[in-house]
Amino acid sequence: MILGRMRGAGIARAVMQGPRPVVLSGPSGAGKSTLLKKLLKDYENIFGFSVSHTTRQPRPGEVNGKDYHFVTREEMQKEIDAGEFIEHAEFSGNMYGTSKGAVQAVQAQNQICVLDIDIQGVKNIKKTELNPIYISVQPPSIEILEKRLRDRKTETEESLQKRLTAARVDLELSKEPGLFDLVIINDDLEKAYSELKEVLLEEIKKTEESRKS
Ligand SMILES: Nc1ncnc2c1ncn2[C@@H]1O[C@H](COP(=O)(O)OP(=O)(O)OP(=O)(O)O)[C@@H](O)[C@H]1O
Ligand SMILES: Nc1nc2c(ncn2[C@@H]2O[C@H](COP(=O)(O)O)[C@@H](O)[C@H]2O)c(=O)[nH]1
Repeated sequence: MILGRMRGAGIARAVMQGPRPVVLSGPSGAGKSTLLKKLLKDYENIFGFSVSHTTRQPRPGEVNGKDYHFVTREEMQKEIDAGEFIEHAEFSGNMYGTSKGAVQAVQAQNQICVLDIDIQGVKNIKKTELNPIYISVQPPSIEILEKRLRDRKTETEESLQKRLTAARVDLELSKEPGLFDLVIINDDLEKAYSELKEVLLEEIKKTEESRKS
């Protein structure tokens, strides 16, 4: 993994409005998107997804502008240089990043903004004033993670190995005390989802209340 670069704190200040955002991180294949999709379906108007930019190719079924903004490396670098990103990182041979616009679009709807980012993104967001709730979603074991990634059928053998290497680093770095507010071991999906909802309950209630006033 090549270290990502953070944008200045002033940029994050510009996106600090509305309810407290949520960061979902954890190894590729741990189940972040699966949990996130359930959350967005059950609380349609409460949560909004921060649509990241990436230079990787879309997977079958992924929609540009909904799952990701799929861009070229040149396009993304240009926007990074223009100061349009809160954070960005290189992951498994591709660039990923959260634009100011992605977070602002969600916050403008007074929704809780959810970011699905890798651990480099977590470390870089920590240097800003976004102040999200940090959650790490982790697999029960590396063996189960590998099986899930293989069964998902989205990776070549090469990209799968890169993701497993990144996963080992992620699981090590995640042990840093205080890095995450909550670690969810995603063994049983319903149990993991309950834990996720529980930690977000206060923010959900606050957002619902603010809608009434
Ligand atoms: N608790 C679970 N038990 C069994 N399979 C699961 C569980 N949670 C997720 N999966 C499956 O594991 C695979 C990986 O999940 P998912 O795509 O949500 O991971 P991810 O963390 O979002 O990965 P990435 O970071 O690569 O986007 C998917 O095929 C999903 O259906
Ligand atoms: N630092 C960032 N990481 C991101 C962002 N968007 C997604 N990701 C992470 O990348 C990997 C791989 O995702 P995939 O969709 O190719 O499987 C995964 O860990 C995501 O959390 C981002 O904007 N910044």
